[in-house]
Amino acid sequence: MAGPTEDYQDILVSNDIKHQEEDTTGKNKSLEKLAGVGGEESQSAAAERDMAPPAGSSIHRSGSRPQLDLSKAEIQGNFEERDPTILLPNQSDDISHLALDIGGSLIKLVYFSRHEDQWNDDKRKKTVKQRLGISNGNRRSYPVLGGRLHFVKFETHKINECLDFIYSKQLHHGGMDSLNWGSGSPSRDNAVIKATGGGAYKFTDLFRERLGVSLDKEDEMDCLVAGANFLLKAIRHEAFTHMEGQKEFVQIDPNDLFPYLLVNIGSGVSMIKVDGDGKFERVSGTNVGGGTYWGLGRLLTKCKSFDELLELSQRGDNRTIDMLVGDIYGGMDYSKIGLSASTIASSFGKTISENKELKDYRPEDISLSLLRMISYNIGQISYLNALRFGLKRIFFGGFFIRGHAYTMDTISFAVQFWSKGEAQAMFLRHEGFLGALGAFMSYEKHGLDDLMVHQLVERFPMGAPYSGGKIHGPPLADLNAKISWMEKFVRKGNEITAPVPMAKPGTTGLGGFEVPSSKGGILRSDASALNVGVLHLVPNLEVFPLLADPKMYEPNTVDLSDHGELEYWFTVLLEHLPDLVDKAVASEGGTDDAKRRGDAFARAFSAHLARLMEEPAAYGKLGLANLLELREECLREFQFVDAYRSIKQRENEASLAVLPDLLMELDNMSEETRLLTLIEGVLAANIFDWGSRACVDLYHKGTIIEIYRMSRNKMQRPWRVDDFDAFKERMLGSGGKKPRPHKRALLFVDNSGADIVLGMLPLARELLRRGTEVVLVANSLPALNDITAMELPDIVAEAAKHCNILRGAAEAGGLIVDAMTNSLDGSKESSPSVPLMVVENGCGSPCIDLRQVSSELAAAAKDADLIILEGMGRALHTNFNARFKGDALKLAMVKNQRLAEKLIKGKIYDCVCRYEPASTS
Ligand SMILES: CC(C)(COP(=O)(O)O)[C@@H](O)C(=O)NCCC(=O)O
Ligand SMILES: [Mn+2]
Repeated sequence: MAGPTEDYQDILVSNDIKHQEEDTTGKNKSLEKLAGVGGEESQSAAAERDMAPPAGSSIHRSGSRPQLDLSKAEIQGNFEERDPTILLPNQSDDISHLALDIGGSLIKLVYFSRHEDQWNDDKRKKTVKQRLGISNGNRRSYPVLGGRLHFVKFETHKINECLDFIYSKQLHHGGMDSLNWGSGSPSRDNAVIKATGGGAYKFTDLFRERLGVSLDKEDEMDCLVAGANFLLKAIRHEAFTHMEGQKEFVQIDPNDLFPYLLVNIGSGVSMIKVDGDGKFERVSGTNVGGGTYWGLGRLLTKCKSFDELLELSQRGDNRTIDMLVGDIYGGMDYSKIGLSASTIASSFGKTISENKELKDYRPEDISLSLLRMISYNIGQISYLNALRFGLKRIFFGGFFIRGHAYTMDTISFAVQFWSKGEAQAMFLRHEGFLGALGAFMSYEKHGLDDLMVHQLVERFPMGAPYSGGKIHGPPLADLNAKISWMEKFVRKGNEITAPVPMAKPGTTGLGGFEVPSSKGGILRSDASALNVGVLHLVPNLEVFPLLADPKMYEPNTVDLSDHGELEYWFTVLLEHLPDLVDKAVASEGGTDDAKRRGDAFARAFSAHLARLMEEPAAYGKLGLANLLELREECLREFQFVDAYRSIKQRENEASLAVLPDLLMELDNMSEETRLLTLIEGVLAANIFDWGSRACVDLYHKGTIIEIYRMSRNKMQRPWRVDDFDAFKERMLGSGGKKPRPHKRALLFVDNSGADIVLGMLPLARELLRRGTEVVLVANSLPALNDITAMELPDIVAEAAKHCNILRGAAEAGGLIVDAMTNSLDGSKESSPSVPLMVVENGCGSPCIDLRQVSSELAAAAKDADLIILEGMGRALHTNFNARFKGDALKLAMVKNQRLAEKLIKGKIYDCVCRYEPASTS
């Protein structure tokens, strides 16, 4: 029950299978190497949350969606147009919006850097857009340009560092109100920056003196609410619950968000009932908050910082300080009223009954008692206020929480205990940035307020895993600075100083928590850093309209919350790294510079893996697709634009050379045999996958055409998942009844070379022959050896030289812009052909998340009734379980032993041909 038969596997891959099988345990030594990368000392190095690419680098910046710069500023096209494209001069990260929340202890910065998609100018793309009827007419009049939201913080007493940072990034010249749209250049005078928090008043003069800017003050409550509303509506994995050490993301329906209680725990605590955008009331608060913990804690323990105090609590035992129910009841529970012996009856209560001085108590125990007392109290008061107004959901924010597991668990426990499970405490990943975000939202006309979830893509911050999200010294301005920083970071050879929440506390049922168990004894020095990535704003992303149930859609098939699974895939990626670096360096000419970048890339990627291994949910919910995407992003971060470029070219050429013979062969077959041969061809050619270790080993043993031939010859039905007969019936009918052909097919193509040329193109040709319009959907940016939308037209044009059907269709679809005048047989084509088109999918990963696809693809999907997903990444790792409104065919060869076992109870090189008629639900 396989694709290629056993003997083929024996010839080519017997060793590989063995190797692969050994891996399925998920154990591997190379994981241990991960721990060695990092450096506490690196904190002192220059770092920033998002190490931006150098100014002036024009294409393929970090991020898998196209985030492209333009160099000249002007309003493009007609000034009367509703949605004009605004191009800025020498566009780089230095033209930004900036907003500040200047609190008593921390300054939070949110800034936005913009990008524009240079492909808007592409001639072919314009033709496709016309054909698909895409216009700008329905868009907002103040367009949101693609860009990124960055989150940065500084300690308030180091305000000069903050000012240096703003200055070095020239953020103070980028305020929306200071932009001169006509010239496209930022005005240098009278710049105004939105700011909230007490410091907006206190530091007005300092900002004017140092940066020449005025601070435009925004109300703190307004900002908190606006920030929270934006996050809850626009960020998919923003809210989470935290119970007994378990973090679980909560999907918030933006249409069912209100009312809720927002509890902001800063120095003091505000409780705000939020009923809508700008509709809120501060219903309560408490003066016992973060300032109380820090103030009392400092007096009682002599700690020098909030984080030090928090770190102390990690090793504390509050039973020496707190009076427990058991202390009063002789070790017994007071079960009649539901109190266990370990419940705190009175915080600090034990200290009254003993003849001890402050010095006789451990600072660790004092800190823990204080933390429990304050967190529990806030949780309880919050619940009582939620009860007062009948609110079920309580969101907690503010810098007191700091992603600290024990604090969140204590608050959650209090809410759950008092509400008897009726109310739920939820936390926000951007907890500390609510105010700054709200101030940012208050800029008029930036158009960000109505951004939707699918238009925001969270990216892994490059700097944060190493710097802990803190800024030290000037920002990393260019690639060189980034690489030097990486080298320095590695030389130190210390542990990664990423913010990692503390270990899971144990509980003792009703009565509350036991002492938190500590992981390694210390809280990471960056506990206050936030686990947030850079938010990439891509306004032209949309939800794929043919998803049967977008709300239930989950792209990832492999669940990495299973630790064994996580470890296995981390190992696979790590082991693939040396080969990938070789390819990447070679793709850039193997120069010393490329080697240096390759080394830095490997360090950065390993560090990210280590970071995620420690806390998989650090950047939101983690699936296998995210990991594979991260690798591509890291490559781009170090300016490896297309690591497999020459391999792709070589394979394309080799495959195009044998295409005419294949087409001739196919044309001599009956319809039924041809359809089967075509599907076999797609499955066989999917063996060209430079992301699979087993396949890469295989390529050392034969030429591409040899491997393709063998793979095709050895195809044997039934495949492990084999719905071919059902697909055939839909295509060809049965009992002499000819079914209506599909109107339009979307073919999500995968790899270059044989995969596209000998697999998917012949299948596309068959559909065209039957009168079905075909849209080839390819990556926007390179990923492994996947074909991109930019590369496809040339390949189609080349193939069209050997085939009238492809040529006519490509001309009709605008793929061959300079149409050939003569057809192959010398006659002029008279009737217009069914079109063959190419659209980019909006991503640069081997997988695809259909919640965020390009607007072109969304438009193309409008009339489509057949979706063909090809390859392991798009059809198995993601979308294997996706249901569609149109007929769906999922085709892939499984080139990984473990996945074959888990997903289809098969083995490596088995094939999947899954056909699912349109979902009616
Ligand atoms: C990266 C891939 C998803 C690409 O597969 P494709 O979509 O090209 O069929 C796949 O090669 C993969 O899962 N590789 C990692 C597993 C391995 O090396 O076995
Ligand atoms: Mn691929």
